[in-house]
Amino acid sequence: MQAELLIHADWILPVDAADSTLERHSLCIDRGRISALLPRSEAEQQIEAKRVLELPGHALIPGLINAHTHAAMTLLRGLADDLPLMTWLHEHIWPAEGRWVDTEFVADGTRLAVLEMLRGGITCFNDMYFYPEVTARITAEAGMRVLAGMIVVDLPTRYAQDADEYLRRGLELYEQYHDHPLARIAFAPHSTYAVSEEPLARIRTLSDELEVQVHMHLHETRDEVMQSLGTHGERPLARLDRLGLLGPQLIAVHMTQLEDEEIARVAASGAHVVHCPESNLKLASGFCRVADLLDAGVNVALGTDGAASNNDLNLLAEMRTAALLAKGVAGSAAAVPAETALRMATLNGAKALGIDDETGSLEVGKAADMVAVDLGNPHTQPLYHACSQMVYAASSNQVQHVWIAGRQLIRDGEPLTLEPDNILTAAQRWRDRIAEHSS
Ligand SMILES: CSC[C@H]1O[C@@H](n2cnc3c(O)ncnc32)[C@H](O)[C@@H]1O
Ligand SMILES: [Zn+2]
Repeated sequence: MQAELLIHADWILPVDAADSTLERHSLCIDRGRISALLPRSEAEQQIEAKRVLELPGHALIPGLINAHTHAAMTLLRGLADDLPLMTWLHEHIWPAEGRWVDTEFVADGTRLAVLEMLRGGITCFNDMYFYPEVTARITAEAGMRVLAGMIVVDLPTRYAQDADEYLRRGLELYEQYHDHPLARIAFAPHSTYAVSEEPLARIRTLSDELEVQVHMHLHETRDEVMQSLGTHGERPLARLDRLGLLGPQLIAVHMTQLEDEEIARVAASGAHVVHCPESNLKLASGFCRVADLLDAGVNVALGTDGAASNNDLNLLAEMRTAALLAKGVAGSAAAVPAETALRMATLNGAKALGIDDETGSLEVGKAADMVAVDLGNPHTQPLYHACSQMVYAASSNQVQHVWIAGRQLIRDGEPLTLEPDNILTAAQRWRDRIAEHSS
């Protein structure tokens, strides 16, 4: 059999149904797809490859999927810390966004985010921010996958005046990208407290017609739920259900406030949950009942949230936090074992984004979205179980190589499609402007 690239790795973690680690196996890439996955001894006999890559001491994993972020917010990293969500948003972040966010801000912030994410082994992200057309373009130009969410909020912003305009821009973006190999479009109404029922009902109709996902913050804090009960007499989840939005197209982010009946309702609906443990901890928003959701059959993916509330976009670290926090919340060391954490950061993310036919696991026929992590560092030695090492001990600077659709974007830890010096200079310029204005 012929292949463009044949990779020999010490460990391959396919994250498929078998949930097993393959030792001393090889993976072939042909025309951007995984064309074979077999023991090294067989690969050496059967495969005629144009290029061979030896990765001793490395593990090959599927590309990580950051299922919730606001990429351009990298430029607001560290602007306001140690605050609860509503103070952080109302007194710091929203005023800064009102003052600074334009197409140039989103382009520069997204480039910085893409650089950080690629270097950390993230191959795809689900974004919610102003100017998603810029996010989609910058990300696709770098060769990375994105589900760019067309935001909707009730208030007029520099980006759009009203729901009609947000939705019109969303439809234009959908037309532009719906056959694109890397970028896709979703609707991203911010939350039930920032978007009223009439636009939410229209989003439900459009998402059904176009078969696109709906990406929303939901039940992030206790205050959000109490405010909804006070104003509408209903919890946010119940409102969404009444509007027909609780279904397999919904990507519900945070979900720290869930009663048993709500977990059953989410499971029955097929909606996806994105857990953002580090942002929830930093903003003291609450704890998502991840183990209970998983036990109920809910697809739970992992997200970093934006760099202004995390404060990094590091999904390897997020896996570790998710696995540790779940044990504390469930009172059980068996909650969210390493294999589950890795699945949440890969295959479950792909399911949530509706792209699991294409990516999320290392299976023959899927796109070659994958990451080689060098486990030879002192802090990942000695090694008994590759998956456990990946989740509990590896850090993002051990990411050596990253491929998306078979194209190599990171080689020996360095980006091949981005210019870090220019990106960092632009970030520094924004920092100077923003800091000068705030002082
Ligand atoms: C309208 S674009 C997205 C909007 O969301 C804001 N944001 C960032 N992080 C969070 C969060 O954890 N909860 C709620 N809203 C958040 C961001 O600043 C943008 O304005
Ligand atoms: Zn968010």
